[in-house]
Amino acid sequence: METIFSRNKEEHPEPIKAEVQGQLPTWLQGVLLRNGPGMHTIGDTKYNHWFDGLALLHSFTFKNGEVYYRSKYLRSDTYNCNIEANRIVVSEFGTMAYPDPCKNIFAKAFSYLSHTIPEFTDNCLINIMKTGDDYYATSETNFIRKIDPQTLETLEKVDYSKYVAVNLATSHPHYDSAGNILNMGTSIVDKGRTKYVLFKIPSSVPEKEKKKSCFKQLEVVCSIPSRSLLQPSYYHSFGITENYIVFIEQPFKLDIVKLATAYIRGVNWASCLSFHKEDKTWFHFVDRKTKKEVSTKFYTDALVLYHHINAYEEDGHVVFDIVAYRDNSLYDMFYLKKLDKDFEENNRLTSIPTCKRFVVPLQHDKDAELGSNLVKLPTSATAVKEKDGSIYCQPEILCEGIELPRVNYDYNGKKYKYVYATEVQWSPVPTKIAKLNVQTKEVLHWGEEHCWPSEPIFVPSPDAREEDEGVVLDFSFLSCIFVSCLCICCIHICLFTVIFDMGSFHY
Ligand SMILES: CC1=C(/C=C/C(C)=C/C=C/C(C)=C/C=O)C(C)(C)CCC1
Ligand SMILES: [Fe+2]
Repeated sequence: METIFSRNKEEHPEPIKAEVQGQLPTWLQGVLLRNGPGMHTIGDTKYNHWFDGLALLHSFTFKNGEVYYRSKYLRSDTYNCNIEANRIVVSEFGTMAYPDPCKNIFAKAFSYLSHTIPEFTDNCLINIMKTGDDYYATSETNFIRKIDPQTLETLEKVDYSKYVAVNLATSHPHYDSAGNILNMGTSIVDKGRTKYVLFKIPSSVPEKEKKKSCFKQLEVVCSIPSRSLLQPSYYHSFGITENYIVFIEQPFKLDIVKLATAYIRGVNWASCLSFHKEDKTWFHFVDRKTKKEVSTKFYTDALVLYHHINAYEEDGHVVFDIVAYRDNSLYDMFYLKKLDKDFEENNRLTSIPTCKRFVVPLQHDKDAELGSNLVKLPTSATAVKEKDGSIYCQPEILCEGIELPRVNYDYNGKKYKYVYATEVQWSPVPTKIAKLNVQTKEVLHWGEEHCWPSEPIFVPSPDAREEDEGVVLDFSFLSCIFVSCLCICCIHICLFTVIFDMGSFHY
């Protein structure tokens, strides 16, 4: 296994023609961009965690039934500093590094004692975001990096904090029907307050302002105060419906005092995250039109989540589906020491990812009896009114053992049927792709021996009438690599193999 996870991946900046087995739909034209860690060893130094690896960008160009692959390392400041010093000089999620004293690109890191929030990495390895015609590699810090989607070259660095007071931002933004981005970030101890900020980046700038970047037009939609000044919740994604933003304030928290003293204590950022199992999980709903938060307090028991699947409104309720855990063991699983061992035998999650549906009665009868279930939809999810006016929600379980969920994005925020995800069961490494029908709970699987799929991407066919008319694209591990193209309904499966080295991830 060592070879798959921690081996440095070679980049292939020139297009390589893939060998296609079977036939691709003729309408499938365009570029699939993927991001993920590709290099974990620099000189004699090695990152500790899979999420630390230097970002390797991948693209698959689909054209007239042919596929061309290329990959290129993101030339972030982090990449350049590390390569020049021939050692890891910038700290990542699971690795605390000490900067090269001759360089001042990450100047703040030297003066950590005078700053509460250290300067973070611009190794944007998690996802790709589209603003208008521009593409950015993203992570969860305040930095994103523009890239050229054709050549995969690295362009300018954007610091979110110059446009909006956030220190962190998610790598799972949402897009509205006009292509505007909605994202959330955390503003840490800014003017004595810690809050979660929802912001909008327009997809285009007005003609007379064409020279300006769309970030100059960034708008704060609203902010939600954190329940705790020094321990805001960590979150990896959020949900959206036609009229609401769904934000879950989970008791998996980032300790700011620990973060500010991490350098002195010689510990990594990951150790500043902790799960408070005695706390509650609070649900927040922001009205997208009035920009106001719904005042009723809705909560559930302590849980940890990374991925929202989808959310929608039905008869005065907000229904939202998430992949939840009972503890925070997932991120711990990705320490390379654990992955390099026989991961399937020794690396089992202590809590299985569970697909949970919460049904929240936003418009409920204010005179309803205490203890009564306010959910009026046919579901086993409940929402019970308590003495202090808060509402305690319990979910319906949709399925277990899936992660990296995706939906047909045309159905994002709307009542929907299908989730495409990887099947992980008790191991953090996926072995199959699943298609879950959230209405019937039926699951279809696709898998091959020695093949570890990544996040499946659903591409609807241009004239689709049904939600699942289209193909699923997946970038998977095999002894060599392949991209699998799984026709929905499993009528036929076509696979095509590209024979070179890879570094995959999700997102
Ligand atoms: C660098 C850094 C962070 C990085 C987090 C990362 C890199 C998370 C990756 C998450 C993934 C890949 C999740 C998949 O489900 C924090 C903790 C936000 C804050 C401190 C600085
Ligand atoms: Fe993710």
